[in-house]
Amino acid sequence: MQDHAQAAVIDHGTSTPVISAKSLDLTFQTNDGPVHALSGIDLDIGKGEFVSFIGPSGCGKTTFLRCVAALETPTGGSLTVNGMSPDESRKARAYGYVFQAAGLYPWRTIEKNIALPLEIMGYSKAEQAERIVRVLDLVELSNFGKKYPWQLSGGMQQRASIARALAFDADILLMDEPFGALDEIVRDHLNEQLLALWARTDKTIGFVTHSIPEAVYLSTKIVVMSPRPGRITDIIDSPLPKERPLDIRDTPEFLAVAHRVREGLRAGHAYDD
Ligand SMILES: Nc1ncnc2c1ncn2[C@@H]1O[C@H](COP(=O)(O)OP(=O)(O)OP(=O)(O)O)[C@@H](O)[C@H]1O
Repeated sequence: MQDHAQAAVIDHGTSTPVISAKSLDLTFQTNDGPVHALSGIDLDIGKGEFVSFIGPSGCGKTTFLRCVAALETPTGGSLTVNGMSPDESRKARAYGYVFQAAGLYPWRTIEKNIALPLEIMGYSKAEQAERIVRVLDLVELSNFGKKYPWQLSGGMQQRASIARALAFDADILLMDEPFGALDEIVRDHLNEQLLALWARTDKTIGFVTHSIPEAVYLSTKIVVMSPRPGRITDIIDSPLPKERPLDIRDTPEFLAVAHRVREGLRAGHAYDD
């Protein structure tokens, strides 16, 4: 873990960005007129960074992740993922995507849920089995592969959906409010596990949240956004160390970052007045 931490610090900001947005715009045309979901987004995300997107409802957090995943098409500016267009990256299986709801099929066991996208992609049975064992281990669900989703707690189901997203071994993990529906204790535990997983795998993570403590606890970089038009109001490179016990949240350094995030959110709201 320590080696990873040092490597990530050295890499930080110096490597070619994994995700790079320049003057990115996306305007939806609706019956009520244009909706400026993203406006002038400039953002570089380096390899191995953990980047949180925080801001009020409608500021474009999900839309940005969806653009990265080639699920939306920007109307202006440029966006590259691993140096390619988002569509090329999607075809190269550059990322896994975790949604707010775990979205597991109730009639399939956890193993079979993880296997489904691998089956569709034509992986052999042996390759599927090997990957399932590996990703269940990563999310600490090794003994639960034969269970059905309803036999697992909400937190465990969300870990299973993370395992499914990891099964392709993509370098990028896009997570859209994965823990938003869980209670605080479970969420704390999952936050710790996610940090440990990130340290073990060196993934680049884009993470949407509404929670200031969650964003500060998890991230190397926090992107603060505001709505109408959806834009970035602050980008904070976290000064916190990579090793983060939960009680780091009581330290002055943590509280200072949280304060800056809150100020950024407040500035965004003032714009609407
Ligand atoms: N397909 C669509 N068609 C029209 N408008 C859309 C579409 N998708 C998103 N929007 C609008 O774009 C804006 C940004 O939406 P987005 O879902 O990205 O916000 P968000 O920050 O993720 O919000 P939340 O925190 O509620 O999930 C909103 O005003 C939303 O209504």
